[in-house]
Amino acid sequence: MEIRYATNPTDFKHYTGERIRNDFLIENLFEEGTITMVYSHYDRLIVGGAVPTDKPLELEDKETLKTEYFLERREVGFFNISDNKGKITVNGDTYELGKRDCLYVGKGNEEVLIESVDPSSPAKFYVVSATAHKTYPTQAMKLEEATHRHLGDDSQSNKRDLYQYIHADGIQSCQLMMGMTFLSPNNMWNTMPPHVHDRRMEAYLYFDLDEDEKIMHFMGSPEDTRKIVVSNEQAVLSPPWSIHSGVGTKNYTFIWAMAGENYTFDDMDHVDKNDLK
Ligand SMILES: O=C[C@H](O)[C@@H](O)CC(=O)C(=O)O
Ligand SMILES: [Zn+2]
Repeated sequence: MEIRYATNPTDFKHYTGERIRNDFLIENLFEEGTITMVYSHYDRLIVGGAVPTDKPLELEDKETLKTEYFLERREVGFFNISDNKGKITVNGDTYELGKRDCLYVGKGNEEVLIESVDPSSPAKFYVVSATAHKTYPTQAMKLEEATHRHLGDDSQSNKRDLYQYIHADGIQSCQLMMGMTFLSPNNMWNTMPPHVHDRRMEAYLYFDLDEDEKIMHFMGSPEDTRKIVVSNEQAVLSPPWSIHSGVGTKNYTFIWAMAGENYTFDDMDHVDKNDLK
């Protein structure tokens, strides 16, 4: 799989727009009939997309990981972002996943097979994996079962519903935290005012966006920010020292995933908007 190395905030200041896109934007995650994965050296998070068609796709990459099987020293979260149903079979146990359903699979499961219920209308799975030191039970969760938080308001164009799936009070994991945030209609800003969490990295997958619509994703140190123009179903890697906030030309949905130290969603350092540059 593709490897993405890490950088630091001092060097980042000199990056061109092209370098920023190459290092932090993941453009082609969802290709029919394949599983595409990117290995980030930020907390060794793997970000991927799987679109199974005529045959099941196996979660594996022995060449990169140099282990007997993918989850030997890892855990993984899947979200189906398509209207089409999919299924994931973990060591013989099958879980059916509709749109916005999540499946967590713990360390030590040798075989993970990803399929579409109807191969002519394939499911689309977003895949995020972090390193793991112990086994937590494999568990599926639907949107209605996730922890719901209302955030923002119309006056700041950032009204949104955040759902936590894999976190301290939800599906248990070693370090992976995952959930989904929906922008309300006519609201375009996510995570503004922004924050950083130097103890954890984060990745955002933006989706539910029409083809010609774009997200301006802001990253960098709070006092020296940059932007990346992001299209539908593209992901952005966010270093621990970086803000991660976006504004869309329309409302959208995104999946956030974090890994690192401190298994506490609210361990964030909030940034005052007056300090942004
Ligand atoms: O550290 C937490 C993450 O940045 C996201 O959960 C933020 C988010 O989804 C939002 O504000 O809408
Ligand atoms: Zn964050």
